[in-house]
Amino acid sequence: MSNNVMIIGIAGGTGSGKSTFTNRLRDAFPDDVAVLYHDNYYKCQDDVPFEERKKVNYDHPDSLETDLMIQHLEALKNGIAVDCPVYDYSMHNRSDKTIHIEPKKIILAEGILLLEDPRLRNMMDIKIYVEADADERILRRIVRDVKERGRDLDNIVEQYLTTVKPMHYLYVEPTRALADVVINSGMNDVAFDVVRSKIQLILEEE
Ligand SMILES: Nc1ncnc2c1ncn2[C@@H]1O[C@H](COP(=O)(O)OP(=O)(O)O)[C@@H](O)[C@H]1O
Ligand SMILES: Nc1ccn([C@@H]2O[C@H](COP(=O)(O)O)[C@@H](O)[C@H]2O)c(=O)n1
Repeated sequence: MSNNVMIIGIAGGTGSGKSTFTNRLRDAFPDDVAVLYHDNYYKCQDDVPFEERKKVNYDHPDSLETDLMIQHLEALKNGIAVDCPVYDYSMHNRSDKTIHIEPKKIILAEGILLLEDPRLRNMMDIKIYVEADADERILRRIVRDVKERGRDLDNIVEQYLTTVKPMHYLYVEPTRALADVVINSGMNDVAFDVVRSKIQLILEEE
């Protein structure tokens, strides 16, 4: 832990419950936690036509501007606020909005490929991997992507089979072995209490 700031990384496959777990922690410590979602750092594709943007492999590390996320984490660690991009899944592009994020003692970083890039991984003081069976993950993703990300079933199935699934086994699942803690589902109350207690301890060390 450097500069008295602790960075907790939360990785895992799509639909595993990463955001659920991350948001529960954020809500438990609203004044002391800042969150950076790796998804907000998908590359800006203003120059790429929509039909082409639909075909991009969004489960490959090259689709993300990880350098910018690293810069933002460094800034937050050094007490400097950042303006984080906001991603629009329905447009497959960054929106024109940003979110202003103030530095906090605890920073949560979340994303499928968070532990894949060694520079990012090495910034994490605690590395968590959220585990869930592939069938449950895809079922959750279908429901979520239709309701929240402007997708249809045919497109979700095609994307899952061509990129999401192969990239998961190539880049995401191998990072499970690099995690400090593997938790079973983002709704696991025992895992939540363990991590919440750890954060509480760190905050009381002040
Ligand atoms: N253990 C669970 N049981 C049932 N639904 C879940 C569970 N964990 C997450 N979900 C739901 O599945 C969807 C995807 O979860 P989310 O946390 O966004 O996953 P991720 O961030 O890993 O893609 C959300 O709608 C969430 O409410
Ligand atoms: N334009 C995009 C960008 C990303 N995705 C998918 O998002 C998934 C990661 O987010 P989770 O909340 O599911 O962890 C990833 O699997 C990408 O395929 C997308 O569909 N479209």
